[in-house]
Amino acid sequence: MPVTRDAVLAALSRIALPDGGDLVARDMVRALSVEGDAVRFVIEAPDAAQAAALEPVRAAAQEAVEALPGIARASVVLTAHGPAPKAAPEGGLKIGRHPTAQAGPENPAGIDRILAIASGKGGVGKSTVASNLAVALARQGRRVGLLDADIYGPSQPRMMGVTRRAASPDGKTIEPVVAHGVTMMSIGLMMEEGQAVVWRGPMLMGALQQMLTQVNWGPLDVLVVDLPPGTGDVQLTLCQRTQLTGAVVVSTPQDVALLDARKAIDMFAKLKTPVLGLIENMSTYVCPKCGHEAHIFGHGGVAAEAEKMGVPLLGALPLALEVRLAGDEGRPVALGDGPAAEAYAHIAARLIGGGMA
Ligand SMILES: Nc1ncnc2c1ncn2[C@@H]1O[C@H](COP(=O)(O)OP(=O)(O)OP(=O)(O)O)[C@@H](O)[C@H]1O
Repeated sequence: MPVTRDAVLAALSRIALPDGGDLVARDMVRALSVEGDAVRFVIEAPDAAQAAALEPVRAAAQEAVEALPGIARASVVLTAHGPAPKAAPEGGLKIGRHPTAQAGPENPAGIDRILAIASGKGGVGKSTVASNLAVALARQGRRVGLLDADIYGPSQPRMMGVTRRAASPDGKTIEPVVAHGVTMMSIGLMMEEGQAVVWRGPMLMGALQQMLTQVNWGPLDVLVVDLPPGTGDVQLTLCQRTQLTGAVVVSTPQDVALLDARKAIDMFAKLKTPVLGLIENMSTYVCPKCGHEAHIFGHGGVAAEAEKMGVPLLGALPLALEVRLAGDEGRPVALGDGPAAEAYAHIAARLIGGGMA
């Protein structure tokens, strides 16, 4: 009978570590594969010094696995990982871990649609669009979640005016925070203020997975995900692990931003994620004193790009002081009734009308 992963893990859980616990309980086994009579895995120590001291443990692990009936050889490698920052969860849940196996792309239970808000370049207003769109959708009666997946630079707590930390009373699930009618979760709500996230790709992917699956999102019509800028691990994980309804790409009309937006669109095409449309942010600036209209970042670039790509232009949002002030105050401009709020209401209605939100 072929040996199972569980049998290998059971053997490894009997290998005691010098400073207490065992390899499995201390979550140090990575990339375990069982192929016929061969087993491979990595023992990941917290740092290089501890890895060196664990050589006898590695040898014992290899011997224990090779002693299992049906196993001819075990290849066991020791590696070191830099220390992960300590998240500061309330209730003992730690955010940031390696991703766990998943059968295929699936959405967390109760979430009907997932909309990713993406940009090629940083600073074009992606987080501003995500928070305002979430609020505009909620104002139109949708049950909306907002997941801040910009793990290195979470800005949703500030933009949504949330200072309360997320709690995990049972140490297993996280209670999200509700702000302006939107259920929200951000890694910023789990970390101490001023604490930096210094994780490698796998830890990021694990943290994103936790924020999708361990948060009590409740039933949602749509989960809006504020992605980090660019085309990295978080984008890849989200596209591969969930059934995304689609992505909305935000850009300014400036050439350099458009160039990067094109790369983001290309990434989504490669990952077979539909691009639902482009949003031109900081489109025009109307001087509040004289009414003169200026195109600070250029004009029409995003519309032309959308046409070229064959995707809809969902809207053009003005560059306006009230948008920036509202974001800084934690009361997204879409909560009000000025021209920017109207523009967001229009985009939200369009997404709802198209069955996308
Ligand atoms: N239409 C707008 N009018 C005025 N200010 C804006 C507008 N859109 C965004 N801003 C401001 O520009 C700054 C950057 O916006 P935001 O953080 O949303 O960009 P981002 O693309 O998410 O950036 P990052 O990629 O760094 O997270 C913020 O201070 C925000 O308030």
